[in-house]
Amino acid sequence: MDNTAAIAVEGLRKRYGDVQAVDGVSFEVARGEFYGILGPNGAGKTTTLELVEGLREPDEGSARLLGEPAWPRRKDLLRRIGVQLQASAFFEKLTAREQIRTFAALYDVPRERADAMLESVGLTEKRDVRDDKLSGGQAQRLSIACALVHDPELVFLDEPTTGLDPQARRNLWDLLRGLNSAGRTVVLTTHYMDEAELLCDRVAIMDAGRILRVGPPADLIRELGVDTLEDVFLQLTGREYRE
Ligand SMILES: Nc1ncnc2c1ncn2[C@@H]1O[C@H](COP(=O)(O)OP(=O)(O)OP(=O)(O)O)[C@@H](O)[C@H]1O
Repeated sequence: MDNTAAIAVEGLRKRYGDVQAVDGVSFEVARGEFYGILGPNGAGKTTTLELVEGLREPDEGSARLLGEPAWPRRKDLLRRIGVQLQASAFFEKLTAREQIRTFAALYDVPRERADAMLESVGLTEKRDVRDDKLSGGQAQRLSIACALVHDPELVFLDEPTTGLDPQARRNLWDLLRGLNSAGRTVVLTTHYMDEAELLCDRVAIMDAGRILRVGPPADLIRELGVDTLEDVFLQLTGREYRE
């Protein structure tokens, strides 16, 4: 049994020009944990995920995934993780089914499994529709299905439910809970505090490139003496607009 953390992040920093997007971030995610990264617009959530996923090189610090360094990227590690890419990262001019079967083929995953993933995100009826003709929510569900098709041990999702209708949102929650119950580690960012409270074992609240607080939602609510995770969020990050 491998007891190393699913994710171990130490002192990550990333600057874009004048903007210190990530400013010394450290955290650990245990295997099998459901972990949320929360924060206002521009807090550095996406950049943190990209550094942890090995899609960007940090200026400082390091991230380890499943015991291996995230950077430089390594093919054998990529097979073990799933990253929800933006719909713009689709192969051009393929139908939904061709799209997911292409991802499946990259990982030697049988077509039947690709078709089953399409079904699990409710896109079987759209299988012959080209990805640029899918609605925003449908394209997003396709991108999530593509990230999960090779049954990765560790899954990263950046705002997976933004723009989804209530049905798709609930169904995605069920899908992610099912994955997590089967032992997969899930890391997501979200702006929906109800979603984070319901799904996440622990959340990290970020602002201005730093993690302000980490803990199970119920513990944070109790520690701050408030009623909901949204209250925790607003108390820690304030109410003024961000970028
Ligand atoms: N490629 C880039 N080039 C320059 N600046 C960037 C780039 N990506 C992000 N930034 C800046 O870095 C900061 C952090 O952005 P990031 O996208 O990580 O935040 P976020 O928490 O994911 O925000 P949101 O909730 O709005 O998605 C912001 O100030 C943003 O403008």
